[in-house]
Amino acid sequence: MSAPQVGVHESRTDAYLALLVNNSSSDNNISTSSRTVREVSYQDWGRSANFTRAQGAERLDYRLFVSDDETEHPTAHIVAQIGTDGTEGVPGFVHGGLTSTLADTAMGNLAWHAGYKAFTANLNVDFRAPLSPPACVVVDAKIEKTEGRKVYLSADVFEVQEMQDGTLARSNDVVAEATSLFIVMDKAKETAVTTPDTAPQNGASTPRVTNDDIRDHTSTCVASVRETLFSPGWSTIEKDYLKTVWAST
Ligand SMILES: CCCCCCCCCCCCCCCC(=O)SCCNC(=O)CCNC(=O)[C@H](O)C(C)(C)COP(=O)(O)OP(=O)(O)OC[C@H]1O[C@@H](n2cnc3c(N)ncnc32)[C@H](O)[C@@H]1OP(=O)(O)O
Repeated sequence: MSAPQVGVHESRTDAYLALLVNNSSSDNNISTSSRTVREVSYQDWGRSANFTRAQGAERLDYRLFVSDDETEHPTAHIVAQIGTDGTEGVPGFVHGGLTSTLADTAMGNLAWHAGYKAFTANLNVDFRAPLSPPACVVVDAKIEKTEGRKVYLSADVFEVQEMQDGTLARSNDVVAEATSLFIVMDKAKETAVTTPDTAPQNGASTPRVTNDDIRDHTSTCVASVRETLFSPGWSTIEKDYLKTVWAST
C-alpha cells in the first residue's frame, strides 16, 4: 500500500486509517498485532444526541472501533482528528477536557459494547505531553477488571505524527493516560434510563432545543444569577483581559 501524503488541512484520521485498514477486508475493519477490531458507526447508536458528534469535523471528528472477539478483555480504539475550531484550552494547545472526553468516550463505548450498561463514576487523567491543534490522536482503551457492578478501564492517548517522508505514524510517547471506574446501572433504577434502542417511540418527534432557545435561556439564567449572587460592584471580565495576561507571561 502506498503511503498517503497528508497536507495540514486534510483529514489525518482517514489517512492514518488507510495505513491500518486491512485491504483484504471489504469493510472498515482494522488489524492490530493481536486482534481484529470492528468499526462502530455512530448510526448504530440509534436515537442519540451525542456531545462528541455535535460540532462537526472542524472541531472534532473521530472513528470508533471495538474488538469483536468475545474474549475476557475486549478493547476499543478511537482515531480522532482534532481541529482548530474551539479545541484550545491554553492558547495553542488542545484543551485537556477534550483529550479526557476522547478517553472517556473510548472507555464508555467499550463498556457498553462489552455488555455493561454503565456510567462514568470516576475518571482520572494524567496529561503527559501537550498537544497542538490540528492534531490526530489514537486512543486505546481496555477493561482492566470487573467487580460486581464496577468496571475498571484504562485508556492511553497517543499522537499520530507526520514523518519526514510524509507518512503518518503513531508516536510511542503517550499524550495522556486515563483510568476510570464505570458503574453498571442498578437494575432497580434502570427503567428510568432510556437507551437509544428503547427510547419512547410514541409517534411524536422529540422537540429539539434550538441555539436561539439556549441563548434566551442563558440570558435569563445569567440575569437571575447576577441578581442573586453578584455584588453590585462586580464587573464582567474585560474581553481582552486574558490576552493581556498571556502577553505578559
Ligand atoms: C446497540 C446499542 C448500542 C448502544 C450504544 C450506546 C453507546 C453508549 C456509549 C457511551 C459512551 C459514554 C461515554 C461517556 C460516559 C458518560 O458521560 S456517563 C455520564 C457521566 N456520569 C454520570 O452522569 C454518572 C453520575 N453518577 C451516578 O449516576 C451514580 O453516582 C452512579 C455512578 C450510577 C452510581 O450510583 P449507584 O448506582 O447508586 O451506585 P451505588 O450503589 O451508590 O454504588 C455502587 C458501588 O460503586 C461505588 N461507587 C459509586 N460511585 C463511585 C465513585 N465515584 N468512585 C468510587 N466508587 C464509587 C460505591 O462505593 C459502591 O461500592 P460498593 O459499596 O458496592 O463496594
